[in-house]
Amino acid sequence: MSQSPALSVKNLRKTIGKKDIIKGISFDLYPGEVFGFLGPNGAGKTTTIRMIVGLIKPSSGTVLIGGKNVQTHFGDAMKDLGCIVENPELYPYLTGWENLEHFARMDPSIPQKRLHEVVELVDMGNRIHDRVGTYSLGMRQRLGIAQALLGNPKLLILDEPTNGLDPAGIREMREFIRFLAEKEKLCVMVSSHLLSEIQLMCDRVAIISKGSIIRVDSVHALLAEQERVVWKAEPLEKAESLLREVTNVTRLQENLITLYDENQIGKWNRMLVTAGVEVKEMRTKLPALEDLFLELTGGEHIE
Ligand SMILES: Nc1ncnc2c1ncn2[C@@H]1O[C@H](COP(=O)(O)OP(=O)(O)OP(=O)(O)O)[C@@H](O)[C@H]1O
Repeated sequence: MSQSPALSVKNLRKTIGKKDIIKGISFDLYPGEVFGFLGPNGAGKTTTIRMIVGLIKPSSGTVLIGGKNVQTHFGDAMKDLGCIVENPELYPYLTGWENLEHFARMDPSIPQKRLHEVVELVDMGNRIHDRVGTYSLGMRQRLGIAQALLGNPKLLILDEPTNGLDPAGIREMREFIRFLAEKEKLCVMVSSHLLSEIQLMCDRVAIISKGSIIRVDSVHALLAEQERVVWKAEPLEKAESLLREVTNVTRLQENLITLYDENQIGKWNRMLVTAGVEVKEMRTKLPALEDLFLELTGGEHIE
């Protein structure tokens, strides 16, 4: 892509105590795209997002927002960012409008007319003067996004934005996020542990597992059916340890291994058989993204 990235994450690492929580991840996001950050619970999504928005310090690596380094030029980098990482901080006894006024006062560069613009964007005109305490969770989320948009950011980051919403609320949120990317040319990064949600809402997706990014691709490409080779290997631990250095091999279920690179299969097969591992080969056709995710979640469908 010829545009410069709205967000660039380079070799980001986080170690807490002796634990490598994020193991050197890299990806770039571009204006006008909805980028999904998909991974099972505990994969490292929130930790990554906290580093991106400057809430915690990376052990190493860099984050650039609109080309500005979050660690060295925090104020400049934050100008291009709007985010909801934990639940949006809203005052229930104030109206939606009063909440926005409160947040706008903290940044004198926000003109009064921007409040009207964001209210229109999130389509809350008829309820904005009601108290937030009377809002549904979906409306609170919208108001949170309105607040995040006050500073006119180019990048919006939402951590699990549909958590807790009912099906209608989820659909609305999805359509709203697409609207922001398509009509407002915002770059939106959304994290989720739900494959179906990412599939419906995103242009590209990064899949994170145990602190590493295992694939970044367009949803379209990830959805294309691909034939995979699956091995049933006995003993599995021995096969896994022999294949540890080989990328694109993933444990699928109890005793299955999937392989992506067809060209190398003969070589690995010989290596395993020579070491005394019994290998049975099967072929399977699964939608690629679903396949990957099934592997990550240990073969369980998460819905
Ligand atoms: N301060 C901390 N100290 C020790 N371990 C931590 C700390 N913060 C996170 N972790 C661990 O790092 C891993 C990644 O956590 P993280 O919250 O980033 O995952 P996640 O993908 O956002 O999952 P979830 O959707 O469940 O929040 C987990 O195993 C978690 O227990």
